[in-house]
Amino acid sequence: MSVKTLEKTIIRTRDVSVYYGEKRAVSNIRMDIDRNSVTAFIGPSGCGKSTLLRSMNRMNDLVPSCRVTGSIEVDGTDINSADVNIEGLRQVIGMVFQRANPFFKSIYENIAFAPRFHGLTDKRKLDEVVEESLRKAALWDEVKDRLRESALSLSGGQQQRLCIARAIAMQPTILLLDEPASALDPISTMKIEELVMSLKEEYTIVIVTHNLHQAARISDKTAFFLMGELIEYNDTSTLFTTPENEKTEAYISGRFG
Ligand SMILES: Nc1ncnc2c1ncn2[C@@H]1O[C@H](COP(=O)(O)OP(=O)(O)OP(=O)(O)O)[C@@H](O)[C@H]1O
Repeated sequence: MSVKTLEKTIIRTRDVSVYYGEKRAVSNIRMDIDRNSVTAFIGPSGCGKSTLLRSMNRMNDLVPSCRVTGSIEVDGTDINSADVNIEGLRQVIGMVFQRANPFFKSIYENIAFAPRFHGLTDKRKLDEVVEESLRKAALWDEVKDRLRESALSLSGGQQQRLCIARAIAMQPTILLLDEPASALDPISTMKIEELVMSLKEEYTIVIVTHNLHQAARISDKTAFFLMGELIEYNDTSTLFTTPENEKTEAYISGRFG
C-alpha cells in the first residue's frame, strides 16, 4: 500500500486580486500557506485582510459586487473552479467571525445541527461528535452539565469557542478566523489564543488580527498587508524582529496604522 505524503503547502494563492465593483481591494497576492501551522494576517484597517481571508472559502460569493481573479488552490484544487461544491468547500474550510454568532438553539444543538443535517442521525454518534468538538474547543468542562441550555446563556468568550467547536464538528482541515478575539476580554482572549495554538496539531489556521502581540504570540508565519498588497510574508519571529521591508518595520514599531 502506498501512503501519499501530503505537501507542506495546503493553500496556494497565485495572482489573487479581489474587486468590489471597480474597486480593487486585494492585489496580486502570491502566498503559500503551510499545513498544520498558524498564519496571521496583519495590517491597518481596510488593507484587505478579511477580504483575502473570505476568498479562501468563497464567502465573498455572498457579496454580489465581489469578483476574485487569479487562483486559490487548496490541496491542489482550484476552489473557484465551476465544479467545486461550495457547501462541501465550507465544510473543509471552516470560518469563525469577529462576533460570535451561535444559533438561537441549545449548546448541544449548535454543534449537532450541521452533522445531523448532513445525515448523522444516530443519537450516540451525535453525542460523541458534540463531546469531541467541545473538548477540542476547550469548552467541554465548562458546559458539559448544561448542554440543553441556550447557547446565548454563555459568555462572549464561551460563545466564540462554541463557534469554533461548531466549525470543528464538520471535520474541517482549515479554520479561517477573522479577528476571533477582538471583542473579548483579556482572559477570554488568552483562552482563544491557547486554543488556536493547540488546534494547529490537527488543523491549518489562518487568523486575521489587529493585535500585533497576538500575532507574535500565536502564529508561525505572518503576512503584512498594506492597501491591498502583500508587503511581507515571513516567519513570525523574523518579521517582528528583523523585517525586510521598511513599511513592515514602520508598522510593527507603531509608526502608522
Ligand atoms: N462588502 C463590501 N463591499 C464593498 N467594499 C468592501 C466590502 N468589504 C470590504 N470592502 C472594502 O475593501 C477594502 C478592504 O476591506 P477589508 O475588510 O478586507 O479590510 P481589512 O484589512 O480586513 O479591514 P479591518 O481590519 O478594518 O477589518 C476596504 O476598502 C473596504 O472598504
